[in-house]
Amino acid sequence: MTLITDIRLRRVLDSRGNATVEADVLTESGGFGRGKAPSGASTGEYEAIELPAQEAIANARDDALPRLVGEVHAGNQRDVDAALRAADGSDDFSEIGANSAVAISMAAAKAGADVLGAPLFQHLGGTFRGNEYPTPLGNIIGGGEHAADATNIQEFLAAPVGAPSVEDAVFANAAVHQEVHDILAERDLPAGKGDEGAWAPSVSDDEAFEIMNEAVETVADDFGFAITFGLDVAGAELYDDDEGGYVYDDGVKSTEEQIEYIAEKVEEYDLVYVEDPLDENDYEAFADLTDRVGDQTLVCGDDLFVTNVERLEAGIAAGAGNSILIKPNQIGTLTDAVDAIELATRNGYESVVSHRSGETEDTTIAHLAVATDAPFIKTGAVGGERTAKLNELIRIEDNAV
Ligand SMILES: C=C(OP(=O)(O)O)C(=O)O
Ligand SMILES: [Mg+2]
Repeated sequence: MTLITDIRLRRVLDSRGNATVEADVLTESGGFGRGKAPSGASTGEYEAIELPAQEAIANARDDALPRLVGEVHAGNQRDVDAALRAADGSDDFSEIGANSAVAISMAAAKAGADVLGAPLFQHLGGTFRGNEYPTPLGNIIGGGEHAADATNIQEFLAAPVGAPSVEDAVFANAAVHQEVHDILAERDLPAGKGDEGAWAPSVSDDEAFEIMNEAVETVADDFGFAITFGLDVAGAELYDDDEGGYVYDDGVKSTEEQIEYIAEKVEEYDLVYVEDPLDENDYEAFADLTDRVGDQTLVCGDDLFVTNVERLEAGIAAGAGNSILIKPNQIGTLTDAVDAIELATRNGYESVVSHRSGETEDTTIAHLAVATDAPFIKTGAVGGERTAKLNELIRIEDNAV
């Protein structure tokens, strides 16, 4: 029933106005699925390769489609993704592009779900999944590679950990975003928005901590449940070997100073989440920080692990982090992403499913987070390409997908 009968690939826009790959998968019994690849800006050194959209499309048409159309069933995700890997032949999807691979992988999953008449999260996670919902981490203030002349730390993320429902959590994050707007206006601080819709004021990181803290406290009082916050430091973007450490506007921190700085911030602000606090090549420093604060907060590897089971295995052996960020396009297929999640779970690491800074209206990650019982999803707070996922979570919770 789910035999793939046609795949169509086209170039469409992402949220930055760049070209990305959209895939349509059709099946024998009329099933249909559409997937779109997102795109990173602060990409990890070890990510799968994104090719220019036209090149990825041309290569996938030549190499991948003959192995899929009339050959593989969309309902069998492992077969679809194995065919994509075989068609590519490299370790990092540098032949057909991780952007073509992930778009086809997600489109096939949706076509499989369509034929089965099941919501995507149920097709991916099985019938016993879907009663636990992730807490959305909302990007509220940001800089780094996502906005010029703003904070050094890439993302300050609201975490409505006490919300009684996904719906309440989503609205709480939007309220924190609005509250920060008001605080910035009171302080006469003009601010545009970064790539993910976070405010990008020209303030020091210390001032951003203060503003976030004030905003989450105000909104927590209004909403009547606990809201804290977390960070994506994007440490690999700050680290410069030639400078001997992490380069901030107010000076360079050695690795030891960076560990101390992050540990102090975890204590001071009760941070629940710290992503990429250190460089992507420094398992040892991740392990030191995890030793210090790992019982208080999630120490999450994004550029460190790049959704890759081999890098996660190395991290587990080193005691680096206690959490992994899951970005399907970082590795190329849903199978690879789920393998990373399963390895993480077996080893007591939490999985946090994530968007990219360049996004589309695609909602697959909302379903993936529910399908895998992820405790958190990172998918922004405002902006159409972000609310596409947040609103889908509300629908999933309301049994309306
Ligand atoms: C979402 C992120 O940014 P990008 O997509 O630019 O890697 C991130 O670093 O977690
Ligand atoms: Mg990150």
